[in-house]
Amino acid sequence: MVCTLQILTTDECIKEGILSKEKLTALSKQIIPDLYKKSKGEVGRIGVLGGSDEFSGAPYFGALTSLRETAAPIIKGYSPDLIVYPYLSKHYASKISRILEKLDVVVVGPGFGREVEQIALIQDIIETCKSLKKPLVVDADGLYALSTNVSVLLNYPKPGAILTPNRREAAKLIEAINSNNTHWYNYWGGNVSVLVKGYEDTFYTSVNKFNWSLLGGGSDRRTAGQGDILAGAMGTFYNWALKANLCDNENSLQVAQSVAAYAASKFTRTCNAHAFAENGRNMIASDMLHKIHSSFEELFGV
Ligand SMILES: NC(=O)C1=CN([C@@H]2O[C@H](COP(=O)(O)OP(=O)(O)OC[C@H]3O[C@@H](n4cnc5c(N)ncnc54)[C@H](OP(=O)(O)O)[C@@H]3O)[C@@H](O)[C@H]2O)[C@@H](O)CC1
Ligand SMILES: Nc1ncnc2c1ncn2[C@@H]1O[C@H](COP(=O)(O)OP(=O)(O)OP(=O)(O)O)[C@@H](O)[C@H]1O
Repeated sequence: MVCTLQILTTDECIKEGILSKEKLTALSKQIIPDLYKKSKGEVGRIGVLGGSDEFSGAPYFGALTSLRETAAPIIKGYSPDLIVYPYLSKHYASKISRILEKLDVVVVGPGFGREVEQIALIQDIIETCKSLKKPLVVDADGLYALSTNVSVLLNYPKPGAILTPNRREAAKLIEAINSNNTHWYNYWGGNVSVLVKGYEDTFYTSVNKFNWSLLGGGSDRRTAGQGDILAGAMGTFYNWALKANLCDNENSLQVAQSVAAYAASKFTRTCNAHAFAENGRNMIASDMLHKIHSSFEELFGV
């Protein structure tokens, strides 16, 4: 099916409350690219940088690509469809850099680890993404590394970054930036947005009228790994939202981030609801992966 993009006018974008839930739902559908006559890689190359001996599941849930020396064969063993680079060490800095250059969006953190060397490597990766102007999603151990050196993300350039902390990670970040300000999420500049996950998902951007909160649609079952699924989905929707050129004014980046985060949040919750309906308390994150198709169809119709 071919999607026609509706380009919002500047007036529409700056209108108060333009991103109502209805508008966000409509825009989420608009960013989905059609698959017609595409070659592999044309709808996006998302790299998930993470994985360690302990946490090999996280990058698997997160997405397609992982970079980690010893965990790589294990992660590869989960699925032959994954492209897994075993280079997650400072020793391979130039290889990592070359891979980053090729990606449309970088997701850093799931299962990466919190040892001193791993934290330093995450910070290097963020610096490299900054200089390459890569759209960036920071999750899990990426957020931990960020909380040990919050300045590394300061003034991140367009096309920006999205942080995806759970409640505890958000509290740690707020403590680290030592902020009593309710607008703590503006600390890193206008191109960095934050999705705080939990019973209620809340999205914060520098353009406050594009903020939103989302309740419901999931289940009460909280299974380890569903945050990783959200991070991978965020990478994909972020790429699509940026490419869709939803509006062409000074707020276009924040609109794209808001729509991408909304799509990722709705999508993760819908996968959760479908998996819970089938598995109840026995549900695990892998069950959610089996519900990607039905959830995608329900939300985006393609
Ligand atoms: N299958 C796999 O491979 C999976 C692997 N996973 C991987 O596991 C790793 C850990 O990720 P998680 O999401 O488990 O971190 P979570 O415990 O939320 O801590 C976040 C922050 O909150 C803090 N903190 C913790 N407890 C607290 C408390 N009671 N009260 C206050 N603070 C508290 C805690 O700080 P700390 O106490 O450790 O200093 C931490 O900074 C990560 O690599 C992830 O990707 C997962 O993705 C799941 C599936
Ligand atoms: N109590 C809840 N009820 C419904 N949905 C929830 C609840 N808590 C989290 N979610 C949903 O689960 C997804 C992941 O959020 P979560 O807080 O579990 O992340 P996380 O702790 O980083 O996950 P992970 O275990 O993968 O590290 C989000 O889409 C969020 O909306």
